Amino acid sequence: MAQALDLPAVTSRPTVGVLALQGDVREHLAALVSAGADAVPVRRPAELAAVDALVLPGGESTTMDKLLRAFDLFGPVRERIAAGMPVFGSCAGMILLADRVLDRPADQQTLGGIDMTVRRNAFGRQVDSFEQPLRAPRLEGGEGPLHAVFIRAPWVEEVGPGVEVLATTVAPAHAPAGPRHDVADDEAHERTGRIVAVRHGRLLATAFHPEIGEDARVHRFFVNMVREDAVAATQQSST
Ligand SMILES: NC(=O)CC[C@H](N)C(=O)O
Repeated sequence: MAQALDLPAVTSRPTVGVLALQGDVREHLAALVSAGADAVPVRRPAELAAVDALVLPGGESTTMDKLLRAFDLFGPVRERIAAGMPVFGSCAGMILLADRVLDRPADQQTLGGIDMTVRRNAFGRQVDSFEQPLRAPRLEGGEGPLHAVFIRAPWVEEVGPGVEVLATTVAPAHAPAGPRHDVADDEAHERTGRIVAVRHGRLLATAFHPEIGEDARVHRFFVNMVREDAVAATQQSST
């Protein structure tokens, strides 16, 4: 009982890094702070070594792959993932965490870690950016539906047995019903029922951008994952 009070500082306020090579770094830092973490940008291996967990923001996964190498971070991030560091990847970050990627240039590599196949730019063929409601009970936390912003986003084509699906897209409430049938209907239909958030162990990935807007629920979910992890580690070392 009293054990809960003895948990190390990291359980209450973990330090979460945001890979700061490209993308919405400031927005992720702000969302992490409002989710109860200390948030720091990460550009160098020494900065990576100092964080409990890492966020990989959106951007361009092929460019991020190259930048990770240019900044000598590709190997170190991969090693931390293998060692169990919690990581949250959004959009291009989701692609970086995927074990398998479709529609990628032949030389694009990923950090990997999540047993899933993602398709790059899957939503982005007709429109670059849109909002879509989700079915995501675990991420919602009983506070109403999440609205997701997608920007040339991937979707998840298939997941392995250890992967938990956390969100799928649903049809917008204003979707036209009835016999009308045109290209827009087909697109809306294509975009519905897609897997857009997953968790595999300590890795979390979303195809959308939860750092846009005021809703920090996805970041809170991630910070809670980091805390759970610290609690588990404490329990292990004390037994
Ligand atoms: N907003 C995003 O992160 C877009 C991802 C981008 N289409 C890619 O393939 O990397």
